[in-house]
Amino acid sequence: MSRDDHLNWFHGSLTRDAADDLLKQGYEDGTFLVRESSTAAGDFVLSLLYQGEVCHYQIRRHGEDAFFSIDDKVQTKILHGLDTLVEYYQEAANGLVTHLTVPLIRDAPPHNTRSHGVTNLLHRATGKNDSKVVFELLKCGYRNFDAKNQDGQTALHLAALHCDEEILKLLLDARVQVNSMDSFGYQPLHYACRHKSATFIRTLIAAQANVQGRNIENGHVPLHEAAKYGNLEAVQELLEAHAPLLPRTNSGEFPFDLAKESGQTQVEGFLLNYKLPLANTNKEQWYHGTLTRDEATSILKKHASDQQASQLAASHTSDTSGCFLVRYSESPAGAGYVLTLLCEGMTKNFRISQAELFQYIKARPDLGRSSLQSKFLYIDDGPYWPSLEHLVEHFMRFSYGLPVRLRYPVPPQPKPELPSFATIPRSIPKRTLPAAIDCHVSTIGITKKKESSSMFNTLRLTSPKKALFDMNSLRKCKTKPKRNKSESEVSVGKAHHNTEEFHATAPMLQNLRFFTEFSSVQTDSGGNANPPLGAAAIEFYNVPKNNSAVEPPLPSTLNISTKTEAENEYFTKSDLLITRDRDLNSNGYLPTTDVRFVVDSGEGSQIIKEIGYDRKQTARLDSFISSCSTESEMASYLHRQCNGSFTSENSSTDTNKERFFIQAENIEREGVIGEGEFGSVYKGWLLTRNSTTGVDVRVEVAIKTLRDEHSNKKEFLREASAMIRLQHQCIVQLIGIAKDPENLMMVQELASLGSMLHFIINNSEQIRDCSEFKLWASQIAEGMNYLVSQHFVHRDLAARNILLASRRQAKISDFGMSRSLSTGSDQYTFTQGGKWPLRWYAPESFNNGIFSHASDVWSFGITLWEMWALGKPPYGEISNVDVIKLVDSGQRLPKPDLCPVNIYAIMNSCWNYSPKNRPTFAYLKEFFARTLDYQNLLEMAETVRI
Ligand SMILES: Nc1ncnc2c1ncn2[C@@H]1O[C@H](COP(=O)(O)OP(=O)(O)OP(=O)(O)O)[C@@H](O)[C@H]1O
Repeated sequence: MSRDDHLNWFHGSLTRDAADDLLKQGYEDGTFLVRESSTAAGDFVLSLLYQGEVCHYQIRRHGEDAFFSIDDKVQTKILHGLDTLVEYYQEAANGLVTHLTVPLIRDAPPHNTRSHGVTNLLHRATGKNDSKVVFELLKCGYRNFDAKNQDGQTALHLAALHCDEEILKLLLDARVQVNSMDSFGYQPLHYACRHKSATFIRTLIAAQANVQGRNIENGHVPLHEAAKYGNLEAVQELLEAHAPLLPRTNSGEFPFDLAKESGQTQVEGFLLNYKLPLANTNKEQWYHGTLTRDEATSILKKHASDQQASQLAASHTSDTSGCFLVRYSESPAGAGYVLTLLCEGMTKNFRISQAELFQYIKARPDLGRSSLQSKFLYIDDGPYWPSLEHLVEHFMRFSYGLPVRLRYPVPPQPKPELPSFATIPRSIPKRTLPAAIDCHVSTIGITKKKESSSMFNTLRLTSPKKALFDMNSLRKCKTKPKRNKSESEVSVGKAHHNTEEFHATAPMLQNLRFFTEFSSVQTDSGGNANPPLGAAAIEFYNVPKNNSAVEPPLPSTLNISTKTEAENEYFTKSDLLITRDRDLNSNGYLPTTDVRFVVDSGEGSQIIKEIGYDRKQTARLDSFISSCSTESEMASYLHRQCNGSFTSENSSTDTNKERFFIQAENIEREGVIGEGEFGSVYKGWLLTRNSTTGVDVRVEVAIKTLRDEHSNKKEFLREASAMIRLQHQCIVQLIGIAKDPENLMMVQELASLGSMLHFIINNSEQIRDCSEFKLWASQIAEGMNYLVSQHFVHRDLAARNILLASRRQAKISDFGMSRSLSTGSDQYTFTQGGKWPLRWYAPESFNNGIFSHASDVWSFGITLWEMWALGKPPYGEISNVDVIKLVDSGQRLPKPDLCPVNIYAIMNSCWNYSPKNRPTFAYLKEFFARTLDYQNLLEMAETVRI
């Protein structure tokens, strides 16, 4: 029996009818074969017998390597190798009509379609750099030269690691596959760049080796390898072959970062001082200034049809794929450059993002210690470029990252001179803008807080680590009562009076409020924080005059200088590490920022808001977090308070905590607005004094009461102590705890529209276009990302636990099951039982009691599903046990009818069985924050995440 016998299900170019005839000869259900697709070259077809019928599934190939997926519209799992794909569907149906059982025996699939194989003669000979044997093998017609060994490596991988040029040339002459990827994600050029000479590299590149082949695991391209291993010759050869100078790994590292990390100072210096040649394209050829998507589409389509007509007239085959232009978009979801291109008759839009590199040029003392800011441009996870021209030139050379190479630039029509007022923003009267606005060019995702490196980490995966934790009994998940619609509608207007007014004058800013959270708070000369809307206004001013780009300032030279230690940290490490390294104090929590009550100056209306507002209007409640070392310390303090055992001898830190204990007489309850697990939730008022003005004010609040103090007090206080630590726009703010003779109470910020789940259910007719869903999703991801930074796992993320402060502001609530992670831990293991919301749980949670940020990401995916399924319960009527079986067998919730394909792809990536392969909240935040009409992120999610 041959080694490959278990793979003998490959039937070459068998036709569909012949496959039908073969399989219908009375075999058992699940009998199968794989054949070549007759309609799409490079694809295959899985033909499968089920209940007397033959089902045919297209197996789609992704890219040039052996990555495949079944194109079943419901589930798209990309697998490396046809062999792995068959194994995957042998283990479970995973969306097919049934799982694969018996193969109809014929041949093994071609080597270049497999993930790995066994070491053969050619592997051995190349591994030993034995040119004689290689020569003899190739001469005698040895056919398996693309076969893979256990590590998925071909002879060419091994040659790139171990051989000299002679063997390389022999293999290339035999036309081996040049860009296949091994099990570690590397292509032969990656390996060659580690230690091989310039001529070796040149030979490989001349044979079409991909100079920017990206390792699917870590995002390394050959230049990263060359830099890391200090191979200057390889670096020079790659740059000569137009490899980008500033590609990024999945964790945002540039080649010079890797050179620095591995002590390769010569290469580091070379890369930092390298001068990029000027681009040989210019924007007159393709830059159109401000254009809408529709305008761009019609310009491209018109150009394509003219081109088609002239190609046909000249009897050339007409192909207009690759017609492109660059425009400036004023989209409310974020202004900026957009590349619009035609691909197979469809227009596709790619946002061109900007990022800053803070340059500190040590070698130039004339600059002192000041840092120079330079903006760079990039598309998705692609390399940075110092100008639009460089970026366009790059994509005119390589298609990688786009569906097609840029081939035909479409120039703008000459436009009449514009009057100077054309630069004034259209719909926002100047007087409505906050006073102190810094009008420098700024785009979403760029002016982020320095602590976050997520913009460089869009593909970075978090890896769960160990956890330490105390246990508490768990709470049940249950449904909530429906809210009264009119009640909801009335209060939203009141509570957000000022914001609404601003939005009314600047309608296109309405969606932007959330994004301002990404930006650092701008301060005026007096040190006062500007309102968050300031950042939105900055966006608004970033509108160029037609046909003149807002050019990011070019670096004075094209050199990329060294960065300070802090900047290196910013650009090269994951946000998690940065937060830990930089911000954690000894007790493992972040140092405090003040919790403030902000009292609106408008008569009668009081709004609680968080940091970022004018200090003059803030009545500071307390600086709390730094004074409380642990959650349990806070819980114990609250416990003492509630038991009346608080005395003046209590520790000094208690005085700080004391301020969170609200006197019951300062609370007025009104009607019930919900039923929680512990008791009823009321709408009510908090009477408090504005410490600045000394004026008494009434603040509208939600009051959660504890019904049975005897049995639930500990959990109730635990939830409060968890919530007190958290202060974020996308998280429901706990104001304090109060106790009257009947009840213990949690006083919270009021979210006027109640639970998102019930809002969706009650308003499903009005929100069928789902326009709010993306905004809410981005806010939930933003809030969850904040929890990540605070080392909290929520453990009960679900639509029922999202509250709506308005139709434009979702907030995460219900921290009863949340746990904070101790320093150095990324996950938490639960050993106690209890009632768990299993349908929202990841497999490692329901199987092993492991909770991490990645398991919260799974629940986020289910929450998304609930939204687009308009509040349907996940998995419908199926029992919990069956849900577990179903999830464990690889099946997932189907796409809700209203859900766009790209969002369903994101859901599926959240439901990756392996926690480390799920996206981070940083990624999800960015995904939903940008307009989803752009292609980039979908591409990324499909090709990298899944
Ligand atoms: N801050 C708030 N603002 C407005 N409504 C609220 C607020 N907190 C709770 N509610 C309302 O009360 C309901 C129940 O509250 P909550 O979810 O906090 O209870 P719970 O005990 O945590 O329930 P469960 O554990 O089942 O999720 C919510 O669905 C919502 O309608």
